Amino acid sequence: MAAVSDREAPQLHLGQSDTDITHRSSTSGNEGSPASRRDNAGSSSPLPHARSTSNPARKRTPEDFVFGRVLGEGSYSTVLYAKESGTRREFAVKVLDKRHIIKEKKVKYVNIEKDVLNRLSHPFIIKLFYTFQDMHSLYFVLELAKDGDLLGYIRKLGSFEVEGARFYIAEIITGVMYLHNMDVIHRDLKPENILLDEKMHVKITDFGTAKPLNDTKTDDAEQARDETSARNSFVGTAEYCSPELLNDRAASKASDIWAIGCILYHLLAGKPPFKGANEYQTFQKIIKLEYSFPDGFPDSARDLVSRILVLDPCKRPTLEEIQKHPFFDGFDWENLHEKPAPNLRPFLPATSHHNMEDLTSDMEGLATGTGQFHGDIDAAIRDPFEEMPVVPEAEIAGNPDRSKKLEEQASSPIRRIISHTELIIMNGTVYKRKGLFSKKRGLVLTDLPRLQFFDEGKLIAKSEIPWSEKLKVELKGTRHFFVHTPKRTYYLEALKGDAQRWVDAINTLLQSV
Ligand SMILES: Nc1ncnc2c1ncn2[C@@H]1O[C@H](COP(=O)(O)OP(=O)(O)OP(=O)(O)O)[C@@H](O)[C@H]1O
Repeated sequence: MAAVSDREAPQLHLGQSDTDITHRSSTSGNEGSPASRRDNAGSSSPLPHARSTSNPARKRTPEDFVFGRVLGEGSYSTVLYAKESGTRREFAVKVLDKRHIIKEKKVKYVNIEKDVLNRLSHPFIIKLFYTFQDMHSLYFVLELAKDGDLLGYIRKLGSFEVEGARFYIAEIITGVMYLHNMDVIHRDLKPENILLDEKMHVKITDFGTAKPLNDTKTDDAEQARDETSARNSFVGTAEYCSPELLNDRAASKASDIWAIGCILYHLLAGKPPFKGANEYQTFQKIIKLEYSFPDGFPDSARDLVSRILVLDPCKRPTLEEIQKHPFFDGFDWENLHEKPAPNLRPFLPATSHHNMEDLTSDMEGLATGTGQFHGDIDAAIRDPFEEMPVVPEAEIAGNPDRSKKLEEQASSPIRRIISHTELIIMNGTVYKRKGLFSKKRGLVLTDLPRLQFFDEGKLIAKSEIPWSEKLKVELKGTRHFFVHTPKRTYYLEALKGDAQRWVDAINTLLQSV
């Protein structure tokens, strides 16, 4: 990677500091841009480096770092793992393509991100160490958050047990309290922007849409334009956006508090409180305050969330009031960053004990996702494909007469969603649980191998459990089994009580492929 000095970067006007940029013109080519470097970084092959130093004051260049894998992609950036050559210190380097930023009119937000981060220093806020640029890119050298983001853990576990949810929301509150004391509103708090370091402590990131409250440079008209454009160019997720931002285009500290309420709900329930089929529907739900709590949502958390999620921002509790809420009774707020993070466990009130009666009724209560079970249980558990031949497990690993079996299965209604070349090993009806919500689905296992969910009523294919040699299956009693994949655990309840058969069939396939 050829670095050039600031003087050689023709398309951007540079201010005092190295990424203080204002739009002048954009005529550069694409060689050397983050996009063209992605392959190199993605394959973990180190980029050449020339210099090494441990002098913190000296201005860095890309040559001071050995770049590794891609850690993540944002709308305007690629974030790469990097090691500083001399010190061997590890960083996350956010590489922004200048042309793209100018074209998308995001120069101002890049400067805000840099200016805000430069002002902040707190254990729960990501640190910005250096910024520099070359011909095509801007580089933000950030503290490395090794353990991914909160969304990844919610996806993996479904939801967090109360202890874990309390700990993480407390760290977020502590970080946001610091931000607000520094007169900064984040404006885009969401689980993706809550990174985790190697000790599983919070690092709040993504300050591109942050608002410094004492920003005298921004007049009212400019602010209105900003907020209109923030609204119109909404990228990413809309679910944590506050009603005042949607109605009045005005964000305040209370808007961050709204987002904290949404994150607490999400951590415990497994889904954000406001989620429509599309962005418009999500916004409608937010401005109508249309949300409900699933069964099993802990009482004190329910009380706290419902105090936070109120339409009038003035009526929301302050962060100090939230700290004193009974949800945090007995919680020690001192030196959180020095305390060990709790082991994360999924919040499965119905499966955390092995009393089958309790388990069954709880799970049935969750079947509709509203906490109410409607209709006739017998009808619900009748397997519509019961008569379909199932390949005995003994034959899976051996060499069954596939074409004969395929012929026998040819008339099965499931053939509408499963290719005629795949042998159906087993199928049945399951409750598929995500956090405190649960959906009834058909599940079919084929010898591809494949585990496919389908809607039994409409006979349409739904999602699939990604199969790999890393897949693991765990039996939890007669009705329950968990399928673990690297990114998610699927909590399943077999309505026919044949969890053992599912586990055996999946294990047999795992061993045979
Ligand atoms: N300091 C870091 N340590 C580890 N990974 C990081 C770090 N910063 C960012 N990432 C990864 O890179 C991804 C993109 O980063 P970031 O959200 O800052 O980019 P962005 O362009 O601001 O994104 P957005 O589209 O959300 O505005 C993150 O989701 C995360 O996975």
